[in-house]
This record gives sequence, structure tokens and C-alpha cells, in this order.
Amino acid sequence: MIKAAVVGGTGYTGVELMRILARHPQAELALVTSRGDAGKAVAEVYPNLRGVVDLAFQPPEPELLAQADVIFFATPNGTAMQYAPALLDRGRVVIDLAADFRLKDPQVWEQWYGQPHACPELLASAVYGLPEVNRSQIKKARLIACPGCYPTAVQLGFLPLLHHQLIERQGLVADCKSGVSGAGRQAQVATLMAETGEGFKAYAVPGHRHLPEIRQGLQALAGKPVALTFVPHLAPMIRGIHATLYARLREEADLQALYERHYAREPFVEVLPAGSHPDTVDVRGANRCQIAVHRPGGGDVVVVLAVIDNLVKGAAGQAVQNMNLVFGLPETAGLEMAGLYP
Ligand SMILES: NC(=O)C1=CN([C@@H]2O[C@H](COP(=O)(O)OP(=O)(O)OC[C@H]3O[C@@H](n4cnc5c(N)ncnc54)[C@H](OP(=O)(O)O)[C@@H]3O)[C@@H](O)[C@H]2O)C=CC1
Ligand SMILES: CC(=O)N[C@@H](CCC(=O)OP(=O)(O)O)C(=O)O
Repeated sequence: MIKAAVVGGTGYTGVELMRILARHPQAELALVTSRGDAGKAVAEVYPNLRGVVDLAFQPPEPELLAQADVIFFATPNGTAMQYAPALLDRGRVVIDLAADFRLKDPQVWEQWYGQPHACPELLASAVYGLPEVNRSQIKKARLIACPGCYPTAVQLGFLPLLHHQLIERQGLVADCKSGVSGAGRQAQVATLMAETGEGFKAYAVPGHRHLPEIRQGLQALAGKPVALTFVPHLAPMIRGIHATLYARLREEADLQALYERHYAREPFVEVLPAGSHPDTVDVRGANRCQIAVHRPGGGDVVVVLAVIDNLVKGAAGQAVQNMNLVFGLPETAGLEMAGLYP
């Protein structure tokens, strides 16, 4: 059994990691940390895990973490980079759900995350954990940078079009909506029910920190520069990302057949029948991305619709998918749960 530790077990992605790892056939959840709730039983903080996780939260001591084979960081940006060098030196696998190792250029990281990078020398060996793009590198990696939630949906949506060079790379648009759990569990006025329950708004239009990450990923896919407009919105729902993507076609193609072929062997990406409109409610709790591709009026604008659960394919599920690949397990191990409905 692989021994897994979760740093930041009291957060929303941390509790999803516990839910998934507790039922994983080849991994054992050995340690979960919280500074604020250290000493408390997991079931006391999360009664939904009573009888499922029989552990107490511990402080995130490096010596304790090093006893695990794989350490998941479900922590704020800037945390994993403080721990990763020592854990990697001791031969452990580090899987970060935050952004510390996503951007290859430390100066771009500093510009968007407002702090200098603590270990820029590790950025070259970190592998961006989007299995549908980087599967073979992930299998050889020790340090995984899990993609952000918006970047997962946007890249999976554009991937077949860019891979086959079917669209103009200038003028890509990603119009995205997120549920409120995307903002994490810490209390803030902006995510109170009274602030979000009846409204709908865009935010960070001048620039969101996922923009450089998505652009870096799309450019790697295209092999050339791309110009992207990314506009996130906060929607009155708890879980879910809905990405509506626009691009202009360069040549004729059967897009439905192209998407079906491209994702035919992907266990966690499902191309819906022609004419479908995916719904975030259909992927809640599942490690799944559902995609539909449209060409309104038969014109030359492609509209791709992609939905994920931000906490599962957008975070904890994808992190476990990466663990499976790194340790040579079946990629779907522990991840075959159906979604929750409604
Ligand atoms: N929510 C989402 O949809 C997604 C989130 N992510 C990323 O995953 C990470 C976790 O997100 P989320 O679960 O929402 O966050 P939360 O705010 O819900 O939880 C953060 C967790 O980290 C712990 N923590 C905070 N600071 C530190 C620290 N300095 N050292 C150790 N532990 C710390 C907290 O517990 P305590 O303070 O008690 O130690 C808590 O358990 C973030 O980087 C986020 O950007 C990625 C994709 C999607
Ligand atoms: C709704 C909401 O606030 N979403 C968060 C993004 C989600 C997230 O957690 O960011 P990472 O994927 O980079 O870790 C935001 O816009 O800041």
C-alpha cells in the first residue's frame, strides 16, 4: 500500500482528497494535517467521514510528512514550495494542488503571486499534472504541479482544436463560471451566501492569475504563441466549472468526430453526443470532464462547452489520477465513483 499524507486536510480540496484516498484500493491515508484543528478527530470536523477516516489532524511537521511515500499539498499558494525540497531529497513524491510549480518562469510566478519563488531550481523538473497532455512525463515525475480548476476545463476544451491546428491562435476566448467552493473554505465576506446566493458576476477581468497558466499550457499545445481572453465569473452554485470557449476555424473539419476520436481512450473525458449542452450538475463529485462541440449556424466560429467539478477533476481527483500514474497503478484506481445528482 502506498502511504499518503494530506497537508491542509481541513480545506475543501483536502476533504475531497480524504474522501477519495480512504476508498483507494492501493493507497492508505496515513496522515492529515491542520494547524488550526491539530488534535481534533477528522470525524469531529467532518462528520461525513465518520467510520471512513479514523485519524486525528496533526500539525504539518516535516518529519511526520517524510514518513509518507506521497505528500499532497492542499494548501494556499506559496506553502508547498517551503516543504518540497527536503521531501524530494528524501525520495518522496510531492503533489501540489496549488500553483507553486505550475509556471515555468519564476519571474512570471512572482509577478502573479506576489512573492519570490522559494525554490526556482525545482521548476524545470516539476511536471504539469494534466494527464491528457503529459501522461508519459507524469509517470517519471517526483514533483507534480496539479493544474488549476479553470485551466483544466479550458485546456481540455481547446486541446483537440489546437493539437490539429484547426483554429486561429489569435482571438481565443474562454468565458468561464465557477462555483463558490473554488474560493476555498476560509471565511470571507465575498463568498457569504447572502453575497453570492442570488447574484452572478464576472471578476478579475483585467487579469486573473490563471491567465498565464492557461496561456503557457495552450502555447505548449499549439507549439506557437496564442492570444487568449479569459473572463471568470462567480456563479450561485457550490461546485462546478462551466467553460464556454470560442475560436475561429481555419479549415473545414468534422469537429464531432475529431473530439470523439481525440478523447476515445481517455477514462475521464467524455465527449457528449452532437447538439448536447453539458451541465455542471452531471459531474458533481466525479473525476470527469464532459465536453460538447458546436458550430452555431454552421459558421466558422467553434463553441466548445466543458464542465468539471472544480474540487474533483479540477483538484483532488486529478491529483489522485497523477498519483496513480507516478506509482504505476491503474489510472482509474479509486476514481471510478459516479457523480452525485442533483
Ligand atoms: N477550491 C478549489 O476549487 C481549488 C483549489 N485549488 C488549490 O488548492 C489549494 C487548496 O484549496 P482549498 O482546499 O480550496 O483551500 P482551503 O482554504 O479550503 O484550505 C486550505 C488548507 O490549508 C491549510 N493551510 C493553510 N495555510 C497553511 C500553511 N501555511 N501550512 C500548512 N497548511 C496550511 C488549512 O488548514 P490550517 O490553516 O488549519 O493548517 C486548510 O486545511 C489552494 O492552493 C487552491 O488554490 C486548486 C484547484 C481547485
Ligand atoms: C471562485 C474562485 O474564487 N475561484 C478561485 C480559483 C480557484 C482556485 O482555487 O485557484 P487554483 O486553481 O489556482 O488553485 C479564484 O478565482 O481565485
